[in-house]
Amino acid sequence: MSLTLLSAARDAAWRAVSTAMKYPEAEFAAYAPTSTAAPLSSGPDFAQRQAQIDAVRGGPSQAEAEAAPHLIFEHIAKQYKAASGPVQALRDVSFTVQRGEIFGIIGRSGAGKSTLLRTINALERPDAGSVSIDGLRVGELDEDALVGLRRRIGMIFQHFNLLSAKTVRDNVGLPLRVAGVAPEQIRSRVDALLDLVGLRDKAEVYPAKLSGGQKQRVGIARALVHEPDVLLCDEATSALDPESTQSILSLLRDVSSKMGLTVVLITHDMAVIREICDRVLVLDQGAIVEQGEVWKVLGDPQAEATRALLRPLMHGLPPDLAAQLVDDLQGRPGLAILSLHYGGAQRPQGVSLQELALLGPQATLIHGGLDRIRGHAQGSLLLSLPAASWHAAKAQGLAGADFIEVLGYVPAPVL
Ligand SMILES: Nc1ncnc2c1ncn2[C@@H]1O[C@H](COP(=O)(O)OP(=O)(O)OP(=O)(O)O)[C@@H](O)[C@H]1O
Repeated sequence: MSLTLLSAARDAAWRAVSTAMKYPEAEFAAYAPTSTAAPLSSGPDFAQRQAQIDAVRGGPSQAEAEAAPHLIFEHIAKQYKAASGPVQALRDVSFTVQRGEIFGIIGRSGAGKSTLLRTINALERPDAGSVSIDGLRVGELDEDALVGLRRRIGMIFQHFNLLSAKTVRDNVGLPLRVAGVAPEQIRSRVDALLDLVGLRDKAEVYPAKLSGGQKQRVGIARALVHEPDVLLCDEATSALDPESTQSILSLLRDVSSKMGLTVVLITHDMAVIREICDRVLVLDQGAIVEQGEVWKVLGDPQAEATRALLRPLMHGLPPDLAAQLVDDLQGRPGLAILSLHYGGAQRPQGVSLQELALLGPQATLIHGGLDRIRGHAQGSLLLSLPAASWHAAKAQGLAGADFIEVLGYVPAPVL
Protein backbone atom coordinates (compact mmCIF):
# COMPACT_ATOMS: atom_id res chain seq x y z
CA MET A 1 0.00 0.00 0.00
CA SER A 2 1.37 3.43 -0.89
CA LEU A 3 1.95 6.00 1.83
CA THR A 4 -0.99 8.12 0.69
CA LEU A 5 -3.33 5.14 0.73
CA LEU A 6 -2.11 4.11 4.16
CA SER A 7 -2.74 7.60 5.43
CA ALA A 8 -6.23 7.69 3.80
CA ALA A 9 -7.06 4.31 5.34
CA ARG A 10 -6.04 5.57 8.75
CA ASP A 11 -8.06 8.75 8.30
CA ALA A 12 -11.10 6.61 7.46
CA ALA A 13 -10.50 4.37 10.47
CA TRP A 14 -10.18 7.45 12.64
CA ARG A 15 -13.44 8.90 11.34
CA ALA A 16 -15.15 5.54 11.96
CA VAL A 17 -13.83 5.50 15.52
CA SER A 18 -15.02 9.01 16.32
CA THR A 19 -18.42 8.39 14.79
CA ALA A 20 -18.89 5.09 16.55
CA MET A 21 -17.85 6.58 19.84
CA LYS A 22 -20.36 9.42 19.59
CA TYR A 23 -18.27 11.85 21.51
CA PRO A 24 -16.11 14.73 20.42
CA GLU A 25 -13.38 13.88 17.97
CA ALA A 26 -10.96 15.86 20.06
CA GLU A 27 -11.43 13.42 22.92
CA PHE A 28 -9.92 10.69 20.81
CA ALA A 29 -7.58 12.90 18.89
CA ALA A 30 -4.65 11.04 20.41
CA TYR A 31 -5.57 8.20 18.05
CA ALA A 32 -5.63 10.32 14.95
CA PRO A 33 -2.69 10.15 12.59
CA THR A 34 -0.64 13.31 12.28
CA SER A 35 -0.04 14.72 8.84
CA THR A 36 3.71 14.53 9.20
CA ALA A 37 4.56 11.90 11.82
CA ALA A 38 5.55 8.39 10.80
CA PRO A 39 3.38 5.56 12.15
CA LEU A 40 3.99 5.19 15.86
CA SER A 41 6.28 2.30 16.64
CA SER A 42 6.84 2.74 20.33
CA GLY A 43 8.76 5.91 20.98
CA PRO A 44 7.39 8.68 23.17
CA ASP A 45 7.41 11.40 20.51
CA PHE A 46 6.46 14.10 23.00
CA ALA A 47 9.40 13.19 25.24
CA GLN A 48 11.70 13.18 22.20
CA ARG A 49 10.44 16.58 21.25
CA GLN A 50 11.06 17.80 24.77
CA ALA A 51 14.55 16.29 24.71
CA GLN A 52 15.29 18.16 21.47
CA ILE A 53 14.05 21.40 22.97
CA ASP A 54 16.10 20.78 26.11
CA ALA A 55 19.19 20.10 24.01
CA VAL A 56 18.72 23.39 22.14
CA ARG A 57 18.18 25.30 25.36
CA GLY A 58 21.08 23.62 27.11
CA GLY A 59 18.65 21.31 28.93
CA PRO A 60 17.82 21.14 32.63
CA SER A 61 20.02 19.00 34.85
CA GLN A 62 18.39 15.80 36.11
CA ALA A 63 17.96 17.29 39.59
CA GLU A 64 16.31 20.40 38.09
CA ALA A 65 14.05 18.26 35.92
CA GLU A 66 12.97 16.21 38.93
CA ALA A 67 12.28 19.29 41.03
CA ALA A 68 10.52 21.23 38.26
CA PRO A 69 6.75 20.83 38.25
CA HIS A 70 5.44 18.48 35.58
CA LEU A 71 2.29 20.55 35.04
CA ILE A 72 1.99 24.29 35.60
CA PHE A 73 -1.34 26.11 35.54
CA GLU A 74 -1.09 29.88 35.45
CA HIS A 75 -4.06 32.20 35.92
CA ILE A 76 -6.53 30.01 34.03
CA ALA A 77 -9.91 31.59 33.33
CA LYS A 78 -12.78 30.15 31.31
CA GLN A 79 -16.23 31.48 30.61
CA TYR A 80 -19.03 29.64 28.79
CA LYS A 81 -21.87 31.30 27.01
CA ALA A 82 -25.07 29.58 28.15
CA ALA A 83 -28.67 30.38 27.16
CA SER A 84 -29.21 31.90 30.60
CA GLY A 85 -26.10 34.10 30.25
CA PRO A 86 -22.35 33.75 30.73
CA VAL A 87 -21.06 31.10 33.17
CA GLN A 88 -17.66 31.73 34.73
CA ALA A 89 -16.38 28.14 34.97
CA LEU A 90 -12.81 28.96 36.07
CA ARG A 91 -11.41 32.08 37.76
CA ASP A 92 -7.70 32.82 38.00
CA VAL A 93 -6.67 29.22 38.74
CA SER A 94 -2.92 28.74 39.37
CA PHE A 95 -1.20 25.65 40.76
CA THR A 96 1.47 23.07 39.94
CA VAL A 97 1.62 19.27 39.86
CA GLN A 98 4.90 17.44 40.49
CA ARG A 99 6.08 14.57 38.33
CA GLY A 100 4.86 11.21 39.63
CA GLU A 101 2.38 12.59 42.12
CA ILE A 102 -1.29 11.67 42.39
CA PHE A 103 -3.06 15.00 42.44
CA GLY A 104 -6.76 15.30 43.26
CA ILE A 105 -9.15 18.07 42.23
CA ILE A 106 -12.36 18.06 44.23
CA GLY A 107 -15.41 20.27 44.26
CA ARG A 108 -19.17 20.22 44.24
CA SER A 109 -21.10 19.73 41.03
CA GLY A 110 -20.48 22.66 38.69
CA ALA A 111 -17.31 23.78 40.51
CA GLY A 112 -15.28 23.64 37.27
CA LYS A 113 -13.41 20.33 37.73
CA SER A 114 -14.05 18.87 34.25
CA THR A 115 -13.27 22.16 32.57
CA LEU A 116 -9.98 22.41 34.43
CA LEU A 117 -9.00 18.78 33.74
CA ARG A 118 -9.72 19.17 30.05
CA THR A 119 -7.41 22.16 29.71
CA ILE A 120 -4.51 19.72 30.23
CA ASN A 121 -5.04 17.94 26.92
CA ALA A 122 -6.55 21.01 25.23
CA LEU A 123 -10.05 19.56 25.04
CA GLU A 124 -10.91 22.96 26.55
CA ARG A 125 -9.08 26.15 25.65
CA PRO A 126 -8.87 28.68 28.50
CA ASP A 127 -9.87 32.29 27.72
CA ALA A 128 -6.89 33.46 29.73
CA GLY A 129 -3.84 31.92 31.33
CA SER A 130 -1.78 28.91 30.31
CA VAL A 131 -1.13 25.25 31.00
CA SER A 132 2.45 24.01 30.59
CA ILE A 133 3.53 20.38 30.47
CA ASP A 134 7.23 19.77 30.89
CA GLY A 135 7.72 23.44 30.13
CA LEU A 136 5.72 23.37 26.86
CA ARG A 137 2.72 25.67 26.71
CA VAL A 138 -0.25 23.59 25.54
CA GLY A 139 -1.96 26.63 24.02
CA GLU A 140 0.99 27.28 21.71
CA LEU A 141 1.15 23.79 20.16
CA ASP A 142 -0.01 23.27 16.58
CA GLU A 143 -2.34 20.39 15.63
CA ASP A 144 0.45 17.88 14.98
CA ALA A 145 2.19 18.73 18.24
CA LEU A 146 -1.16 18.39 20.02
CA VAL A 147 -1.61 14.85 18.68
CA GLY A 148 1.86 14.03 20.04
CA LEU A 149 0.98 15.64 23.36
CA ARG A 150 -2.26 13.71 23.67
CA ARG A 151 -0.43 10.44 23.18
CA ARG A 152 1.57 11.36 26.29
CA ILE A 153 -1.66 11.95 28.21
CA GLY A 154 -3.95 8.98 28.88
CA MET A 155 -7.51 9.58 30.03
CA ILE A 156 -10.13 7.44 31.72
CA PHE A 157 -13.81 8.26 32.05
CA GLN A 158 -16.67 7.72 34.46
CA HIS A 159 -18.64 5.63 31.95
CA PHE A 160 -15.58 3.82 30.53
CA ASN A 161 -16.31 4.78 26.87
CA LEU A 162 -15.64 1.29 25.52
CA LEU A 163 -16.81 0.13 22.09
CA SER A 164 -19.48 -2.50 22.74
CA ALA A 165 -18.93 -4.26 19.39
CA LYS A 166 -15.23 -4.83 20.05
CA THR A 167 -13.57 -7.33 22.35
CA VAL A 168 -11.47 -6.26 25.30
CA ARG A 169 -8.32 -6.91 23.22
CA ASP A 170 -9.58 -4.76 20.34
CA ASN A 171 -10.74 -1.96 22.63
CA VAL A 172 -7.31 -1.75 24.23
CA GLY A 173 -5.41 -2.11 20.94
CA LEU A 174 -7.56 0.31 18.96
CA PRO A 175 -5.49 3.46 19.57
CA LEU A 176 -2.39 1.61 18.39
CA ARG A 177 -4.14 0.20 15.33
CA VAL A 178 -5.35 3.65 14.32
CA ALA A 179 -1.86 5.02 14.89
CA GLY A 180 -0.49 2.44 12.45
CA VAL A 181 1.42 0.17 14.81
CA ALA A 182 2.26 -3.29 13.44
CA PRO A 183 -0.23 -6.04 14.51
CA GLU A 184 2.38 -8.18 16.28
CA GLN A 185 3.53 -5.16 18.31
CA ILE A 186 -0.07 -4.34 19.18
CA ARG A 187 -0.65 -7.91 20.34
CA SER A 188 2.36 -8.00 22.64
CA ARG A 189 1.68 -4.55 24.08
CA VAL A 190 -2.01 -5.32 24.66
CA ASP A 191 -1.14 -8.65 26.32
CA ALA A 192 1.30 -6.87 28.65
CA LEU A 193 -1.31 -4.26 29.54
CA LEU A 194 -4.01 -6.86 30.13
CA ASP A 195 -1.59 -8.63 32.46
CA LEU A 196 -0.97 -5.34 34.25
CA VAL A 197 -4.69 -4.73 34.86
CA GLY A 198 -5.43 -8.39 35.62
CA LEU A 199 -7.67 -9.08 32.61
CA ARG A 200 -5.59 -11.40 30.42
CA ASP A 201 -8.28 -14.09 30.64
CA LYS A 202 -10.93 -11.63 29.37
CA ALA A 203 -9.07 -10.63 26.19
CA GLU A 204 -11.67 -12.10 23.82
CA VAL A 205 -14.73 -11.06 25.87
CA TYR A 206 -17.08 -8.19 24.87
CA PRO A 207 -17.65 -5.30 27.31
CA ALA A 208 -21.28 -6.30 27.97
CA LYS A 209 -19.98 -9.39 29.77
CA LEU A 210 -17.77 -7.37 32.15
CA SER A 211 -18.50 -5.83 35.55
CA GLY A 212 -18.11 -2.07 36.01
CA GLY A 213 -14.75 -2.55 37.70
CA GLN A 214 -13.53 -4.77 34.87
CA LYS A 215 -14.70 -2.22 32.27
CA GLN A 216 -12.70 0.47 34.04
CA ARG A 217 -9.65 -1.84 34.01
CA VAL A 218 -10.05 -2.03 30.24
CA GLY A 219 -10.32 1.77 30.18
CA ILE A 220 -7.08 2.02 32.18
CA ALA A 221 -5.28 -0.45 29.88
CA ARG A 222 -6.45 1.53 26.83
CA ALA A 223 -5.32 4.81 28.42
CA LEU A 224 -1.85 3.33 28.89
CA VAL A 225 -1.26 1.97 25.36
CA HIS A 226 0.82 4.93 24.26
CA GLU A 227 2.90 4.69 27.43
CA PRO A 228 1.83 8.13 28.61
CA ASP A 229 3.46 10.03 31.42
CA VAL A 230 0.26 11.77 32.53
CA LEU A 231 -3.02 10.01 33.30
CA LEU A 232 -6.22 12.05 33.64
CA CYS A 233 -9.08 10.43 35.57
CA ASP A 234 -12.52 11.95 35.10
CA GLU A 235 -14.68 10.66 37.98
CA ALA A 236 -13.16 7.23 37.25
CA THR A 237 -14.84 5.47 40.17
CA SER A 238 -18.16 7.34 40.42
CA ALA A 239 -20.09 4.60 38.63
CA LEU A 240 -18.55 1.77 40.68
CA ASP A 241 -19.58 -0.03 43.87
CA PRO A 242 -17.33 0.43 46.93
CA GLU A 243 -15.41 -2.83 46.40
CA SER A 244 -14.65 -2.08 42.72
CA THR A 245 -13.76 1.50 43.67
CA GLN A 246 -11.15 0.20 46.11
CA SER A 247 -9.66 -2.16 43.55
CA ILE A 248 -9.52 0.49 40.81
CA LEU A 249 -7.91 3.00 43.18
CA SER A 250 -5.28 0.50 44.22
CA LEU A 251 -4.65 -0.37 40.56
CA LEU A 252 -4.18 3.34 39.79
CA ARG A 253 -1.76 3.69 42.69
CA ASP A 254 0.12 0.62 41.51
CA VAL A 255 0.28 1.75 37.89
CA SER A 256 1.33 5.25 38.90
CA SER A 257 4.27 3.99 40.94
CA LYS A 258 5.32 1.27 38.45
CA MET A 259 5.22 3.59 35.44
CA GLY A 260 6.19 6.83 37.18
CA LEU A 261 2.90 8.33 35.98
CA THR A 262 1.66 11.73 37.05
CA VAL A 263 -2.04 11.23 37.81
CA VAL A 264 -4.56 14.08 37.92
CA LEU A 265 -8.00 12.99 39.02
CA ILE A 266 -11.24 14.83 39.51
CA THR A 267 -13.91 13.63 41.90
CA HIS A 268 -16.64 14.89 44.19
CA ASP A 269 -15.90 12.11 46.67
CA MET A 270 -13.48 12.97 49.47
CA ALA A 271 -13.02 9.24 50.20
CA VAL A 272 -11.28 8.89 46.81
CA ILE A 273 -8.97 11.78 47.64
CA ARG A 274 -8.22 10.31 51.07
CA GLU A 275 -7.52 6.90 49.61
CA ILE A 276 -5.13 7.71 46.81
CA CYS A 277 -4.00 11.33 46.47
CA ASP A 278 -0.80 12.98 47.64
CA ARG A 279 -2.13 16.52 47.31
CA VAL A 280 -5.58 17.96 46.77
CA LEU A 281 -7.00 21.17 45.36
CA VAL A 282 -10.51 22.25 46.32
CA LEU A 283 -12.45 24.18 43.68
CA ASP A 284 -15.56 26.18 44.47
CA GLN A 285 -17.44 28.21 41.87
CA GLY A 286 -14.45 28.08 39.56
CA ALA A 287 -11.87 29.31 42.07
CA ILE A 288 -9.32 27.53 44.26
CA VAL A 289 -10.44 27.77 47.88
CA GLU A 290 -7.87 25.44 49.38
CA GLN A 291 -4.97 23.19 48.38
CA GLY A 292 -2.22 21.21 50.04
CA GLU A 293 -1.15 17.80 51.23
CA VAL A 294 -4.17 15.57 51.69
CA TRP A 295 -3.62 14.79 55.35
CA LYS A 296 -3.30 18.49 56.17
CA VAL A 297 -6.35 19.61 54.19
CA LEU A 298 -8.47 16.76 55.58
CA GLY A 299 -7.15 17.16 59.10
CA ASP A 300 -7.66 20.91 59.30
CA PRO A 301 -9.96 22.08 56.51
CA GLN A 302 -10.08 25.87 56.19
CA ALA A 303 -12.76 26.45 53.56
CA GLU A 304 -16.46 25.87 54.04
CA ALA A 305 -16.59 24.01 50.72
CA THR A 306 -13.93 21.57 51.99
CA ARG A 307 -15.81 21.03 55.24
CA ALA A 308 -19.01 20.34 53.33
CA LEU A 309 -17.25 17.78 51.12
CA LEU A 310 -15.69 16.19 54.20
CA ARG A 311 -18.91 15.83 56.18
CA PRO A 312 -19.76 12.33 54.91
CA LEU A 313 -16.38 11.11 56.16
CA MET A 314 -16.68 12.58 59.65
CA HIS A 315 -17.40 10.25 62.52
CA GLY A 316 -20.25 12.59 63.46
CA LEU A 317 -22.67 11.95 66.25
CA PRO A 318 -25.76 10.10 64.99
CA PRO A 319 -28.90 12.17 65.84
CA ASP A 320 -30.50 9.40 67.92
CA LEU A 321 -27.36 9.08 70.03
CA ALA A 322 -27.22 12.86 70.51
CA ALA A 323 -30.79 12.86 71.89
CA GLN A 324 -30.00 9.95 74.18
CA LEU A 325 -26.90 11.72 75.50
CA VAL A 326 -28.88 14.82 76.38
CA ASP A 327 -31.35 12.68 78.37
CA ASP A 328 -28.50 10.86 79.99
CA LEU A 329 -26.76 14.06 81.04
CA GLN A 330 -29.88 15.41 82.76
CA GLY A 331 -29.78 12.80 85.47
CA ARG A 332 -26.04 12.79 86.00
CA PRO A 333 -24.69 15.95 87.58
CA GLY A 334 -20.94 16.42 87.32
CA LEU A 335 -20.75 14.50 84.03
CA ALA A 336 -19.15 16.03 80.95
CA ILE A 337 -19.31 14.93 77.32
CA LEU A 338 -16.13 15.71 75.43
CA SER A 339 -15.05 15.39 71.83
CA LEU A 340 -11.32 14.85 71.38
CA HIS A 341 -10.08 15.94 67.95
CA TYR A 342 -6.99 14.60 66.23
CA GLY A 343 -5.66 16.50 63.21
CA GLY A 344 -2.68 14.23 62.67
CA ALA A 345 0.08 16.83 62.55
CA GLN A 346 2.04 15.54 65.51
CA ARG A 347 0.91 11.95 65.42
CA PRO A 348 2.39 9.76 62.70
CA GLN A 349 2.33 6.79 65.09
CA GLY A 350 -1.34 7.04 66.12
CA VAL A 351 -2.92 7.84 69.50
CA SER A 352 -1.42 6.32 72.61
CA LEU A 353 -3.83 4.60 75.02
CA GLN A 354 -1.57 5.78 77.83
CA GLU A 355 -2.50 9.37 76.99
CA LEU A 356 -6.18 8.46 76.89
CA ALA A 357 -5.79 6.76 80.27
CA LEU A 358 -5.11 10.23 81.73
CA LEU A 359 -8.85 10.77 81.47
CA GLY A 360 -9.32 8.32 84.33
CA PRO A 361 -11.00 4.93 84.84
CA GLN A 362 -14.53 6.32 84.57
CA ALA A 363 -14.08 7.73 81.08
CA THR A 364 -16.35 5.97 78.61
CA LEU A 365 -15.76 5.93 74.87
CA ILE A 366 -19.15 6.58 73.27
CA HIS A 367 -18.51 7.12 69.59
CA GLY A 368 -15.88 8.07 67.03
CA GLY A 369 -12.95 6.70 65.11
CA LEU A 370 -9.57 7.44 63.63
CA ASP A 371 -8.38 7.15 60.05
CA ARG A 372 -4.82 6.99 58.87
CA ILE A 373 -3.96 9.29 55.97
CA ARG A 374 -0.42 9.09 54.66
CA GLY A 375 0.73 7.92 58.10
CA HIS A 376 -1.19 10.54 60.07
CA ALA A 377 -3.92 9.58 62.52
CA GLN A 378 -7.00 11.78 62.18
CA GLY A 379 -10.50 11.78 63.57
CA SER A 380 -12.39 12.38 66.78
CA LEU A 381 -13.44 10.45 69.87
CA LEU A 382 -16.53 11.21 71.91
CA LEU A 383 -16.28 10.43 75.62
CA SER A 384 -18.26 10.88 78.77
CA LEU A 385 -16.48 11.30 82.07
CA PRO A 386 -16.78 13.02 85.42
CA ALA A 387 -15.82 16.66 84.99
CA ALA A 388 -13.40 16.35 87.90
CA SER A 389 -11.25 13.78 86.05
CA TRP A 390 -11.32 15.98 82.97
CA HIS A 391 -9.88 18.87 84.96
CA ALA A 392 -7.20 16.58 86.38
CA ALA A 393 -6.31 15.30 82.90
CA LYS A 394 -6.25 18.83 81.50
CA ALA A 395 -3.56 19.75 83.99
CA GLN A 396 -1.34 17.08 82.37
CA GLY A 397 -2.01 17.96 78.75
CA LEU A 398 -4.85 17.29 76.39
CA ALA A 399 -4.79 13.48 76.59
CA GLY A 400 -2.98 13.55 73.26
CA ALA A 401 -5.72 15.41 71.37
CA ASP A 402 -5.07 18.51 69.26
CA PHE A 403 -8.07 20.15 70.82
CA ILE A 404 -10.98 19.16 72.99
CA GLU A 405 -14.52 20.38 72.63
CA VAL A 406 -16.82 20.26 75.64
CA LEU A 407 -20.17 19.22 74.15
CA GLY A 408 -22.13 19.12 77.38
CA TYR A 409 -21.71 19.48 81.10
CA VAL A 410 -24.12 19.28 84.01
CA PRO A 411 -22.78 21.21 87.01
CA ALA A 412 -22.65 19.22 90.23
CA PRO A 413 -25.00 20.53 92.94
CA VAL A 414 -23.34 22.86 95.45
CA LEU A 415 -23.53 21.18 98.86
N1 LIG B 1 -20.22 23.65 27.23
C1 LIG B 1 -20.72 24.37 28.20
N2 LIG B 1 -21.58 25.38 27.96
C2 LIG B 1 -22.08 26.15 28.94
N3 LIG B 1 -21.78 25.96 30.24
C3 LIG B 1 -20.94 24.97 30.56
C4 LIG B 1 -20.37 24.12 29.57
N4 LIG B 1 -19.57 23.22 30.18
C5 LIG B 1 -19.64 23.49 31.51
N5 LIG B 1 -20.47 24.53 31.74
C6 LIG B 1 -20.76 25.16 33.04
O1 LIG B 1 -19.52 25.50 33.64
C7 LIG B 1 -19.55 25.23 35.04
C8 LIG B 1 -18.43 24.27 35.37
O2 LIG B 1 -18.72 23.03 34.74
P1 LIG B 1 -17.82 21.74 34.93
O3 LIG B 1 -18.45 20.64 34.15
O4 LIG B 1 -16.42 22.08 34.65
O5 LIG B 1 -18.00 21.48 36.49
P2 LIG B 1 -17.75 20.14 37.32
O6 LIG B 1 -17.18 20.57 38.64
O7 LIG B 1 -16.95 19.19 36.52
O8 LIG B 1 -19.23 19.60 37.52
P3 LIG B 1 -19.75 18.08 37.66
O9 LIG B 1 -19.11 17.52 38.92
O10 LIG B 1 -21.23 18.25 37.83
O11 LIG B 1 -19.35 17.36 36.43
C9 LIG B 1 -20.93 24.71 35.35
O12 LIG B 1 -21.73 25.77 35.79
C10 LIG B 1 -21.42 24.18 34.02
O13 LIG B 1 -22.82 24.25 33.94
